[in-house]
Amino acid sequence: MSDTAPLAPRASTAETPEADAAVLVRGVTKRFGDTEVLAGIDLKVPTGATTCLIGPSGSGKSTLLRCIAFLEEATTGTIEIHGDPLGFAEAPDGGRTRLSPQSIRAVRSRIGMVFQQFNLWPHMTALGNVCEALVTVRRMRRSEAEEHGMAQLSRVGLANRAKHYPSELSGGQQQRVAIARALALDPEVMLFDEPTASLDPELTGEVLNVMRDLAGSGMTLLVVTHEIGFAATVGQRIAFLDHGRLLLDGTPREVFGEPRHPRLAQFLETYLDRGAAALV
Ligand SMILES: Nc1ncnc2c1ncn2[C@@H]1O[C@H](COP(=O)(O)OP(=O)(O)OP(=O)(O)O)[C@@H](O)[C@H]1O
Repeated sequence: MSDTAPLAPRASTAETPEADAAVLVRGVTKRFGDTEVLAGIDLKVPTGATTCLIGPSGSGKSTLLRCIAFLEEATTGTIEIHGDPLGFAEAPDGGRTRLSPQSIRAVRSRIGMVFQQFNLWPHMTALGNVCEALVTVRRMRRSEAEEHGMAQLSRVGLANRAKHYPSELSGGQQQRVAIARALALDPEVMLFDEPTASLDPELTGEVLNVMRDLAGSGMTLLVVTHEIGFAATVGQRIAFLDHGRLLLDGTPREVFGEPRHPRLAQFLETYLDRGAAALV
């Protein structure tokens, strides 16, 4: 593996079968020390659709999402965002080549991510949180950033909370600000890592509704979630991860329909109280 300048952009992928892949994961493994957490993942996340990544605790869902966001480096394998390699590109000898930091930054900036924890700046208002990266990273004028930021807060139903500080907002509202903050950077793909996991049950609905709206607007979403009801009703693709392997990848009907894969059936039984009943 060697550090090189960015590879020349690939020939247009428009004619290839992968043309509609917003994210293409090929042969990704991830090891932490001696422990293999991802054991060779191939996944295509289609453009303009919602893909839900489900699976038991510890199966590697967050790790896969973090590899896609390049917050973790896959041990082997490659990831492309709309045909552009992120971090590593396939080398002619079948290995991979590390790309330049500039290339990594450029491709990463096309991905938005929402975490379980909201990670808002406590000393900034909701609008300040949404605008910060627009001003400091995208070099937008403050007034322009605020106009764009207000539009994003409206999108998540929080225009009337723009001047509130995080401590004055509920957990659900804070997470919606975090979503607006990610949307403000106009990402091509939005990654969600269990966005409702730290919320009280009565607050999860408002966040899931915002995500449902985004899905309905044709945005590309990849969502790690234990909300099986959401996955079954909003997800157009379901990927089921188990012990670091992608056991199932298909439409909700293909994945949840009978006969069910025994590991999925076992997993769903565990989560039946979390909305899986809505599946059948
Ligand atoms: N930085 C790390 N160092 C060592 N091990 C890690 C690290 N991050 C994750 N792991 C391990 O990798 C495995 C998969 O973790 P991961 O968080 O990806 O699973 P998950 O499916 O998202 O689980 P959950 O649903 O509980 O969030 C776990 O055994 C975890 O302990």
